[in-house]
Amino acid sequence: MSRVWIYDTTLRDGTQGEGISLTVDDKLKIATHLDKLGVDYIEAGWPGSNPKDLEFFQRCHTLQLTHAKITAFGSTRRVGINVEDDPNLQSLIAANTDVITIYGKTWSFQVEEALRTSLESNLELIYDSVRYLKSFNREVIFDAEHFFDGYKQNQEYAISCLLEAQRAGADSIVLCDTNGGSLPHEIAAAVTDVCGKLQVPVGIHTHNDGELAVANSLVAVSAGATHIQGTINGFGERCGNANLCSILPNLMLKMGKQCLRAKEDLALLTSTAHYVSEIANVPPSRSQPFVGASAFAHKAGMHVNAIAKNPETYESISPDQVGNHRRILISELSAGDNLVYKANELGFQVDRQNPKTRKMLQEIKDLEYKGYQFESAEASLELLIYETFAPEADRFELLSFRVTSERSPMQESLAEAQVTLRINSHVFRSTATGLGPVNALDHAMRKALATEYPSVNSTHLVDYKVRVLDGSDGTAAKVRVLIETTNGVHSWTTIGVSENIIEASCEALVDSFEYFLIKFDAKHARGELAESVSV
Ligand SMILES: CC(=O)SCCNC(=O)CCNC(=O)[C@H](O)C(C)(C)COP(=O)(O)OP(=O)(O)OC[C@H]1O[C@@H](n2cnc3c(N)ncnc32)[C@H](O)[C@@H]1OP(=O)(O)O
Ligand SMILES: CC(=O)C(=O)O
Repeated sequence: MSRVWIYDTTLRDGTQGEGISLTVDDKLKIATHLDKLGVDYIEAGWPGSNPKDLEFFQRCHTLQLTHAKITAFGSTRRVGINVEDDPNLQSLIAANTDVITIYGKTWSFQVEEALRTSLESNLELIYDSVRYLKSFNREVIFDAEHFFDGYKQNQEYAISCLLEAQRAGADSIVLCDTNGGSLPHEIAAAVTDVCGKLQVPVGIHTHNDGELAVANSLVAVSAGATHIQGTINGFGERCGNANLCSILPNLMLKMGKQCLRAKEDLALLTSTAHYVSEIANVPPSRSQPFVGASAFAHKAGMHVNAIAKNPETYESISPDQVGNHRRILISELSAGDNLVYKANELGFQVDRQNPKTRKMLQEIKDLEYKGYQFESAEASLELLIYETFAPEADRFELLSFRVTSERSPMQESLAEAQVTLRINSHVFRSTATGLGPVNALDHAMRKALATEYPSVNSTHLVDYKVRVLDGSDGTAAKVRVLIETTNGVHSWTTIGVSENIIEASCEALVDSFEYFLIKFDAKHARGELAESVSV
């Protein structure tokens, strides 16, 4: 099995993506995580660029990495300056890493337009810089910037830049599709040609401007590249870099390449992707291949029917290979098997012929017709399952509510809610105020529930979304409210639908409390409940 070296540049090219900014501590944490995943190189920044990167290279030596090599990044020397006087090269050496990567121009157009120097002088920049860095006994990687555009315009010159880097002692040479505009067949032809001309290992670094960064990286490997540069989640300049979260499973599971420290490390991919998203404060994309929440989410009834027989019918790999998991969505497109799968997950042994299963499926389809959307509100869906198969799980019932909202010139707006709840066969009434009607309802319900279930006070709302279902009805339109609640450990989403936004909100709030009490209230844990239920 042939080896492909994985070079992660999330901390350098990834931070060139719009909206991505990492502190030094963030970078240190991500580096530790990438090392656990088993990447071979972590390109951590440009020490000559800013104080943050400088501090990173001072502090990274305290990290206890077990596998990855930290790499400092910079450019070839400036035109008209000796290597000894070039602040960028000096900062690369001062970073004191075992590996240094420098990029140099290989596209004659760029040499003339951006560097404003002669083609000959650029060859000297490359040679001098690589040779100088090699004299410090570092592993030196040469990134051939704009190589594929250069190869198209002036092939001989582009290749001569690579040969110059090799002559100066570069340990590997990485071909960059810097503008991200190349097509797979162009990459394949150029990489094949270069691999036949160089003695050192060849790498690939692609950008995603044509949505082809992953495909271009994979064809480069097929053509002989043995080193891939990319980022977690595809973060990077403009449309991003090649996404390692897609490259790794393809290389390891489909192309049979040996990557990372061990094959099993691939199971850390999903958690790494989410960790990096979290630290970068970029919401993870649900539809991201392999690691996204929807990557193994099955919705269509026909698919779920086949999945139940053999998951390979609708999955190209098994989710656990990349640390993800299968999800079965329930919606109007569901069949009995969707519900059976979900009910089984909750501990109810039911089959699709069970009249309760059929009845519930019909109820879900009717509710979705009215505007509910259960795939966005899994907690409300689970409550329907409990209601069907374990009605005794019910913790309370909202008997009635009343909300008033006032605003006068003399005082700030104030809302008041009165609720009547049945809790364990006792009726409780409570009244509370709030900044708005939903806040007041939340306070009033919480107050009544806390008499029996004080743990409800550990929950709070984190998101509230409302969507008009048919705008043509104006202010009389039906709305769908989705509420996300957390207890600090778990979060869950519930739904309410009505022409009255307060009623829709109230329905979602009731579900939110009910779900918490059934699932997480210590006295009424789900496990105990499911065990006690025979369906
Ligand atoms: C393809 C890539 O993604 S490469 C990585 C790009 N990343 C970054 O630029 C982020 C970090 N960069 C920075 O912090 C700053 O650009 C610095 C500190 C490196 C340099 O800043 P400044 O000294 O102000 O230079 P500035 O960026 O304006 O100019 C770049 C100069 O480098 C030259 N240059 C660009 N690439 C190269 C190269 N590979 N080799 C030699 N010189 C180069 C340019 O021609 C320009 O020269 P000029 O001043 O004679 O026109
Ligand atoms: C080196 C680099 O980041 C590029 O050419 O895109």
